[in-house]
Amino acid sequence: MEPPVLETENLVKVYGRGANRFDALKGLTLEIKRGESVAVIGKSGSGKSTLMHLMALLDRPSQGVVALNGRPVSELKNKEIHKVRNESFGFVFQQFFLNPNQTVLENVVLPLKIAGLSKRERNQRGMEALERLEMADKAKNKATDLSGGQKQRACIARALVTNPSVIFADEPTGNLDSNTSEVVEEILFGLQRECGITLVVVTHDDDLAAKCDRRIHLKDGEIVSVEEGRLDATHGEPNQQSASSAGDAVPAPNYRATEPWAATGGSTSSASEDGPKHREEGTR
Ligand SMILES: Nc1ncnc2c1ncn2[C@@H]1O[C@H](COP(=O)(O)OP(=O)(O)OP(=O)(O)O)[C@@H](O)[C@H]1O
Repeated sequence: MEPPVLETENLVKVYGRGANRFDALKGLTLEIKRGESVAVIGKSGSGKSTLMHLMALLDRPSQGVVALNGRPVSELKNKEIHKVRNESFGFVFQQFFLNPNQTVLENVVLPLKIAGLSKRERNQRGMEALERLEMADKAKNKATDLSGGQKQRACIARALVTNPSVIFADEPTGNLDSNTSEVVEEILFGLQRECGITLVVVTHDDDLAAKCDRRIHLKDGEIVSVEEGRLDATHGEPNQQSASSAGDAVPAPNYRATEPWAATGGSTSSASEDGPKHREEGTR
């Protein structure tokens, strides 16, 4: 049987030390099958982004295992980790993380530049991705000269350009109005359906979570329930595996996601502490 595309075993993440110690994840074990869509839900501070960063190899666990296609990531050398992250994963963030000084096409082809492809090949593949997102006419625009929805489509094009097996989306519709959110959701689920891309979505948005094949509910760094089945009208009732009510949230600190291509060099361990290199405002 095919191993899960991603799995974690007893995943622990501790931030800080001594009096500042915070146990963000307290031993999470889960599997994500190839081609499924999974929402990671829970209140602010419950550990959603931390879990996503560990699964996306943007950060390292304090304890426990992350395995990719059945192979523990701890067996991979740093160079291989960077390669896997750049070529097998696509990232879509609420804050877009587009470089405002570059054109849309330049932003989209960045993962291919990191992978060392020639300019000709990068631009060809970048244009193909933009065409798929109906954004080809914006290729030469500066990334700032786009609406919120167009920015997110450019980000999805960038996430797609390496033909990833998994797309990680952290609040992908968080900066978008409801109509634009629907368009972006349709694009993401279309990629899952049509290209078999595994979708891992961190979200507070119940509607978006309901459209996923599975919802993993975190509370205070632990899994409190896993709900199977899409909840939208076309699909049947969910199958609640285990449940408990979510209590008060731990307040989130001043913690921000880092775009993956900023985590270069030999280590992924400080990815969640460094600010992104190119940041731009979330909305226009
Ligand atoms: N770099 C860090 N240093 C110290 N504590 C951190 C760090 N990053 C996260 N935490 C803590 O870990 C907990 C989980 O944070 P995380 O960002 O994963 O939560 P979240 O569920 O994604 O929250 P939100 O929905 O607000 O984005 C938070 O309570 C936060 O205080």
